[in-house]
Amino acid sequence: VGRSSLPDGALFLGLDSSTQSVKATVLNNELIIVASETVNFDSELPHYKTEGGVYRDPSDDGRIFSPTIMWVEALELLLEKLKPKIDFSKVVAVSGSGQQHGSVYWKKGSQAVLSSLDPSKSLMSQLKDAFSTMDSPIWMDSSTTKQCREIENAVGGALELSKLTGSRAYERFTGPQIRKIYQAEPQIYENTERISLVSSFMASILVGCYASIDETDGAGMNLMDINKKTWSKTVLEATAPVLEEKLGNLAPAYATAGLISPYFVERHQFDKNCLVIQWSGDNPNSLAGLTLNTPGDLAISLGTSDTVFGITAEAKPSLEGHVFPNPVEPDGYMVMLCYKNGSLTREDVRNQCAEKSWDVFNNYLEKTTPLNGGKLGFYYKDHEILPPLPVGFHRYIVENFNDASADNLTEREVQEFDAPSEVRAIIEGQMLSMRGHAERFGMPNPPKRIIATGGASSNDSILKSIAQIFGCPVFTVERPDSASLGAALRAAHGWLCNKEGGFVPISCMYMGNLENTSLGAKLAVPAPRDGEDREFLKKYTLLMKKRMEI
Ligand SMILES: O=C(CO)[C@@H](O)[C@H](O)CF
Repeated sequence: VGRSSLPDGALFLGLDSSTQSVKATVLNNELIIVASETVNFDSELPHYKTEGGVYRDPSDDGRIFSPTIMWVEALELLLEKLKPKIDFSKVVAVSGSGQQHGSVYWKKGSQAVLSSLDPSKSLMSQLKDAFSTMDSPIWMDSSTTKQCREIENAVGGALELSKLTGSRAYERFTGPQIRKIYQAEPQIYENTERISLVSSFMASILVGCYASIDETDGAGMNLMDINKKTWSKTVLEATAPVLEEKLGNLAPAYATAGLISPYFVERHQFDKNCLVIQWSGDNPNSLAGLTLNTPGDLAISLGTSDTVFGITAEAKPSLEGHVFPNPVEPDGYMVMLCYKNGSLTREDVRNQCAEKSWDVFNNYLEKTTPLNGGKLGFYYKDHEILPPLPVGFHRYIVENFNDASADNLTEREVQEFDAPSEVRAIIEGQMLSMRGHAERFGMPNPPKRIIATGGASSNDSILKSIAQIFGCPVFTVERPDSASLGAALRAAHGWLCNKEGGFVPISCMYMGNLENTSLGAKLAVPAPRDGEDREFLKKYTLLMKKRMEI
């Protein structure tokens, strides 16, 4: 099966409903990007008054959520902005990416509303009363520690839960979030007929009925058996009663969720035969968009969250990191680490130390030297996931660098660094954490190559640090938003699987010559050369070992 099997003139639409925006990427049958569009929640939907697309609840420590209806309004605005750029009737398949772990609570009776939407009215006006709570908890929430411990204890401990579901319990995972709602707001739980992830929520709107949760994003809930890819009855019972009927069935990420609903045919002129392919999480879509298919590759996504992920043939869950089914390889798995303090925390340091300017930030990065004279910083604007540490800025000066062993390094906490050192400290601190945790999680060490994506992957100064710290070449792709690109690629893949009547390897679509598509990764920073760069790498290794002890 070659790329020619994607029909001439066909378009594939990928949508990404993320923390700060919704985005669209459109591929043609040659897998070239022909259009893209974005709606930023804060600036284009200011009436919601979100900050970074979210609300932080001052009365409930760590509670972070978003208004569900804002995502609906943003989807409509995105389609209106995209309409002049492409002919929607040529879209043969659409798929999507949703921020992982976030959840939507459909009120009883909403299936009927969803299946009879009036094309003369807006989605927002018809769905504004469809939810049993207007607040969707999202991945940044850290208010469910109590529920995490209860679920872990009920199944025999953190490692047991990880072996069963692919991860120990995490505050942001949907299972603990559901348990908190069941305990704290039982009337909401009782009045909920379907719980969707952000991914399956958006798919449901497009197909006009409740779409399944896909097996990859479903693994981000602490509810799915990672080996059987079915709901784990043990964990469901430990989470909340009658939960399975509220979740519906799971489906593979490459499966067809359904035909696009008549609402979109009549209101937006989609073709009535347009397929909606299962949506999945943002990081799984990025994995697809980066065409990660070599075990030695490592991806680093520098977005609102920072994530490190790769592929593996077998699931080896542990007490850190996550294992998900691979969204484009049914027998494979995806391994991932996630950091909450990503772009918003880098922006914080930029605003405090670099005159709110990326030019000044990058200038400081360029004029300070690798290893930062031993000045090491860890900046937690929000409660960090990895390691699980509270809000705070921690600065150390590490000495005895000339000694060859990490255990001879001594560190002492200091109050503050000068501005240029602060800038280098946050970048080196984030990247050293990623390298240290990646090695501890059994990811490639060193990676054959790193493919960087996400907003900050357009920053060459940051990419240079990544190459120096990981000791390998760094590649980037044509566009930094690999999640919506991956969703468009998965739309094409799902269309092909549907046509062939079963799973078809995604690589069939590009037949190995990625360079002629928008998906090919290009070298941005070569691996450290010998001499000084290698010296830095050795000392970064010492610093990283020290970092992992702190
Ligand atoms: O929590 C995460 C992954 O586990 C984040 O990367 C979210 O998916 C960001 F939307």
